[in-house]
Formats: sequence, C-alpha cells, structure tokens
Amino acid sequence: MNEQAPEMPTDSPPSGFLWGAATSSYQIEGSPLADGAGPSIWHRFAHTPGRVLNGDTGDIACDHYRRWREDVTLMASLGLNAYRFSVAWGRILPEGTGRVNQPGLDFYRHLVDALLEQGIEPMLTLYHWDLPEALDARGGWASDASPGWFADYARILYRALGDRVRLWITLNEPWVITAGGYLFGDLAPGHRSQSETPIVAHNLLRAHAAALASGRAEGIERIGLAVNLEPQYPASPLADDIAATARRDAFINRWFLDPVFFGRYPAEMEAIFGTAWPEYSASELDALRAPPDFIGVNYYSRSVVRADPTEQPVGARRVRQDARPHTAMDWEVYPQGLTHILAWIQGRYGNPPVYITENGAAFDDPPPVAGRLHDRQRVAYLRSHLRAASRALRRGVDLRGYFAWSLLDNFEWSYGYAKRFGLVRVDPVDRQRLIKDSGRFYRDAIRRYEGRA
Ligand SMILES: OC[C@H]1NNC[C@@H](O)[C@@H]1O
Repeated sequence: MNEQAPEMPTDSPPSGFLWGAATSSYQIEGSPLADGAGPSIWHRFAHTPGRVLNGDTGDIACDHYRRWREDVTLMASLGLNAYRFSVAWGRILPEGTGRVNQPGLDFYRHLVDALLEQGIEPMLTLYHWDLPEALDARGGWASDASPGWFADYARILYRALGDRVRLWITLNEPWVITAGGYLFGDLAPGHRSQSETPIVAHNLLRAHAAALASGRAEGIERIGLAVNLEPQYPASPLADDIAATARRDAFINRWFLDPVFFGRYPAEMEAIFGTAWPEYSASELDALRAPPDFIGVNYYSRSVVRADPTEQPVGARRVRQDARPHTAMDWEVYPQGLTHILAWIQGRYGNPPVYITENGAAFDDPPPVAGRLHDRQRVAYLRSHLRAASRALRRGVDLRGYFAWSLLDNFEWSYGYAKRFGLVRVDPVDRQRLIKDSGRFYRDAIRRYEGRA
C-alpha cells in the first residue's frame, strides 16, 4: 500500500469543510519591533536569561513578517482552503491602548488579501499569548481593566478586517494563558501565584465576553473560542483516582467552557483553589455566559490520572503510558481521545459547531535527504487523527474543519526551536522552507477527502 496514501474512511466531510493549518504571531513572524510595533510579554520573556531553552527568541522565528507572500504560495501548493493565524496586539496598538499603528494593520490586511486571492479562508485569532508589554506593566490580565483593553483592540480589528475575515477567535487556550503564565510560571509573564490565577481566568472570560459583544456590535457573525482539551481517564477504579480525574477534568477541560456556556464554574474549582478561589455574585457569573458561535478544539493527547496529594493544586498527576508511542513533547499518541473529546462537547454543550483548530505532533525529524524529509511518525499521527475526526463526524458531531498544527516549524515557547511541529521544515540557518512528507500526505489527504484525487 502506498506509504503516502491517506488510507482513510471514504465518507466525505460536509461541504464547505475547511482544511487548514495554524500558526501564531510570535511563533512565526520575527521582526517583533518592526514598523512601529510595541514589545510583547514574550519579547521580554524570551530575552530574559533562563526562560527559553538555548536562549532562543522570536526575533527572527520563521521570518514570516518578511516572507509572508512566499508562505501564502506554500499554503496554496498544499491545497489548503483555510489558514489560522493570530494578530500581534503590539503591532496594532504599540502601547496596548490608544494610538493605532497603521503599518501593523497594513501587514495583516495584505496577508488577508493574499489569502483570499488564493481562495484560502482566513481564521483570525485575536490573542495568542503576546500581550503588549505596556499592558503587563499596568497589571496585565490580572487587571480589572484588561477586558476593556481587549474589547477595544478587538473592535479596531473588526472594523479594519471585518469585511474580509469571516472567522474570528477571541482567545487561544485561556487555560494555558492562565496556568502557564500565572500558576506554573513556565510561560510569559512567568508568575507563580495561586491567588492571582483565578483572577486572571475570570478576566480572560470577561475579555472573551466583551470581545464577543463588541464583535456583535460590529456585525461580526462567527466568533469562536479556542480551547486546549485533553480527555482525562482514571488510572484505576479506586475512588481517589476517580475523584482526582474529575478534578483534573474540571481544571483542564471545563474551567472555561462551563462559564461561557452555563454562566457557572465547575464545582471542583473551589476545592482545587481553596481559600484562593474568590467569591462571585450571581450577576458576575452570569456575565461570563458568552457562548461562542463555534468552539475551536486544540487536541494533542490525553491523560491517564492518578490521585497524588503532592501534585498541587489539583492533587492529581498524569501517569505516563510507557507501552504507547509518545511525541517529542512526551505526549502520548492517542487518536481515540480526539473522537472522545469531540463527542463530549457534542453531548455537554449542545452540539455546537466545532473546528479542530490545532492538532499535530513534534517529532525529532530526520535531516532532509535529496530534497525530501521523511517524517513518518508525523504522517502516522496525522493519518490516525484524521480518521479519529472522521469517526466523530459519523457520530453527528458538527465538525466544520481541521487545522494542522503547524504549517511551519516554529518557536515552541519555552522549548524555543527544539520542538518542531511543522508540515514544512524551516531551516534553522537560512529559514528556507521544505515541505515534509507530512505536508505531502496532508495535501493528498485533502485531495482524496475532497474527491479530487
Ligand atoms: O504545543 C503546541 C501548540 N499548542 N497550542 C498552542 C501553540 O502555540 C503551541 O505551539
């Protein structure tokens, strides 16, 4: 059987299904201060010794800020009909609020126009972690003013691009923003505070609601929220493991979705944060109810969970499944979890429209040989997860698209350039692009699924 054959179920996806790839501004653009842009918290964090592996920064990254035309051509050659990217807030508002930097707006307008010329649907993420440094200096997401800052920023983009961008996402992975940036401290701004963490989460939810409202006022009809979801499975039938699994499920999967859909936090949150969990009035909780027009699901892996009082604040830890394959991030390859989490959304939140806005894997790729890069593990990962998505479609999940993470090898946050997720290799020296076998596989899969093969 042809190694590259998608070997996937023949049932074709719904018409208009989006086949895309995803990136984010700080991870690929480079030129973080070009043309009047203001620094972000990631510019500062990456330039702080010890924060990023090998001292890597996003100063050049994939040089996308200068190579964006080439990259749009690359997307078209892969047969993508959609592309998910994020806007660097600091390019639009160098101080985070106030003065608009026109060259920043122009960059994204040119990118969007080039995508549309190629028949590629843009999906724009308003916030993918690169908060303007000037706003962090004013309290950042811990500030009560942060939802207003975000809504004003969003409104500028809605007005500038709302006539050509139809798919918007307010926040990328509010859980990672909160847990990585404010609880565990491995991501910018690098805080480690149990008391600050629930406040930041609450402000992010308020910010999502405010950006949704300002989008509605501007006539924007399809605004989503992208969340990292990770199905949690108990390591044993022991009551402690079952309870620990429920806590970790609330902590990772329900902390943000329950408020936006139900106007309430999961009951487990108070047990997790104890006295650090604030008291909220009924009106404060109801103000969080802001169901998105679609959910963006970022899926990578699952967790098998055991109770562990030493692992705070949840009192649970992931048990490594040694017998199964893992990626270079040490994440178990578990495609079934994608089907499960999509079915879970369908059942819990009333079958809302869903896009898989990120799915992919980092592996230690072999070097290119004769202009080819045989990333077999990534091909296998994509094939198994596309099948898992197909099984969710068969179960009636309102799945509308799939975005591979990522188009390009890029800056993987605190890992720098050591972890590579790209369908396309980016040479660490000259940033030359080389489509990997996984990119070719994805192109062929799109053709097969769309009946063009
Ligand atoms: O770790 C892989 C990806 N996960 N979601 C957010 C992205 O910015 C990451 O690169």
